[in-house]
Amino acid sequence: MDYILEMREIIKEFGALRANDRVNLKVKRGEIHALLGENGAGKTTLMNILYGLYQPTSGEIIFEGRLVKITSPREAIELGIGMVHQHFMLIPALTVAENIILGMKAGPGGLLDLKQAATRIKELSHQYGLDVDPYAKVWQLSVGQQQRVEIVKALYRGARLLILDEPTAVLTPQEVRELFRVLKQFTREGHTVIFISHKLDEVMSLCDRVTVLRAGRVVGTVETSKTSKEELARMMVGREVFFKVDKKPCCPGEVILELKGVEALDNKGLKALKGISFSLYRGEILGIAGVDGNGQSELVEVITGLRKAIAGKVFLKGQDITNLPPRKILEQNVAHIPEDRHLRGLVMEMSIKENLILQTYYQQPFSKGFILDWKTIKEHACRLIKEYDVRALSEEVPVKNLSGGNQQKVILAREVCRQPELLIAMHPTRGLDVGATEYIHRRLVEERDRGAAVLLISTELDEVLSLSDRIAVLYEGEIMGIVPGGEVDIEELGLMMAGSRRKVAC
Ligand SMILES: Nc1ncnc2c1ncn2[C@@H]1O[C@H](COP(=O)(O)OP(=O)(O)OP(=O)(O)O)[C@@H](O)[C@H]1O
Repeated sequence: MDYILEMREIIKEFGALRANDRVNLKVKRGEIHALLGENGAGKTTLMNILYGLYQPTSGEIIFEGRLVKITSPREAIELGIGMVHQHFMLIPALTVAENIILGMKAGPGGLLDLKQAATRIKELSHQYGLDVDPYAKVWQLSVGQQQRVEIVKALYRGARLLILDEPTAVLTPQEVRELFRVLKQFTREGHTVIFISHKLDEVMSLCDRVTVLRAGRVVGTVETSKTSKEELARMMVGREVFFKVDKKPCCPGEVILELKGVEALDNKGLKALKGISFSLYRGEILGIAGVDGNGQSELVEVITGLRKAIAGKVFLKGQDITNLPPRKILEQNVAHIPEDRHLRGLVMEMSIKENLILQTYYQQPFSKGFILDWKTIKEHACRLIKEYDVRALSEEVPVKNLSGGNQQKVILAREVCRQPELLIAMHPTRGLDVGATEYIHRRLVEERDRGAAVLLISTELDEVLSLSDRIAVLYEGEIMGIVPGGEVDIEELGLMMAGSRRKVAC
């Protein structure tokens, strides 16, 4: 059997925590090999070892039949290993070509030839049908385009094994199809892909084999043609996972949030919201569906005071809150799970216990006058860590050391423990494993049943369909229609997401 890669008995310890525990991974040349596991199972750590970002505590790597020691990404690239990270590593102010050749060895005369690089980038883009302009500035590119740049960068450096860490979490469905086409072409040419994902449908349709990790250990390696989504979920989590949320019919109360003709501009000064009107009731989940970039971010920012509305009004329990400062809005019992947990959700350098009081540190019982009551703050953190099953060694751990799923649980715990009347949840399960997703879905429904009004913004159609009592579809800054959640016609929803308007709203 022709294996391009063997990782043998890999152990990686971070202090007392063993992130990889005697991991054995064998990857065949020419296959797409999925790496699955709960949040914090050790997938990224293992791949960071292969890419030379971390040194294993012990263990061996055999690449293309040779025992190798990879002490830096430069060495990994020289061996023919490329990696596209969850968070891209591009410099926004530089062009695509500049980013691609950054850090490469200069040619004769000590210069990097940008023109030659641009020609090669165009050749590669053409070969793989990837639309990449070498002269575009990276900050002007969409997330999907930036990912294409990362892939071209790896191809440009001659990658024969490409590692992709959750590449589809931020892509539109069309971009996902495009990415899969590129990866299949790459493997048809005899190259190999390691694909980290939490989306079991994608793994089943794209990958040849799957290795499942749990708590740092390999549970097993299986062929996708001989397994099922349910079996993979069971291997990952160690128990049955329910993909459908069990929920009672909703009993809506009074209007909690009302938008009337709201308009707002995006960061480029173009109109992103064009007369948005809807009401959200106590005890219901209103889902906002739509392809990313159709005004979802601006909508949430206007409601939470992070962006100015240039027309229209936002009412909270009948009170005008349009353009109030964010803190004034949050103090009115509004909770917000933001779309970008690193930028807006958490302060990465701070500990879990500090992140859990970001909104409330100046209030009782955490603050007495000007003094913080650290004993109460610690007790509060320990209680929430237990209740929300945040996997961490202690409340003192900086959140930057937590896995994505556990970071999201910290945000959820902080927002939900205040028992909000309005809970705005944007992409609440992005990047989360099936177990954590099931947990967060259940908590959102519990919040609804407790009497909160929940505004759920998600590009995952399955998530919107299974949780929402009503669904509003956003397209180019306008609401195309609002439909009841239970009896939704997927066909009709798809048409609305592509810009066709519904005649009767509910
Ligand atoms: N630099 C670090 N210092 C300390 N602990 C770390 C560090 N990097 C990772 N960890 C810990 O190692 C464990 C494995 O993390 P890792 O990011 O590899 O998980 P993962 O399977 O990729 O999770 P996710 O699906 O959430 O991305 C986690 O408990 C994490 O908190």
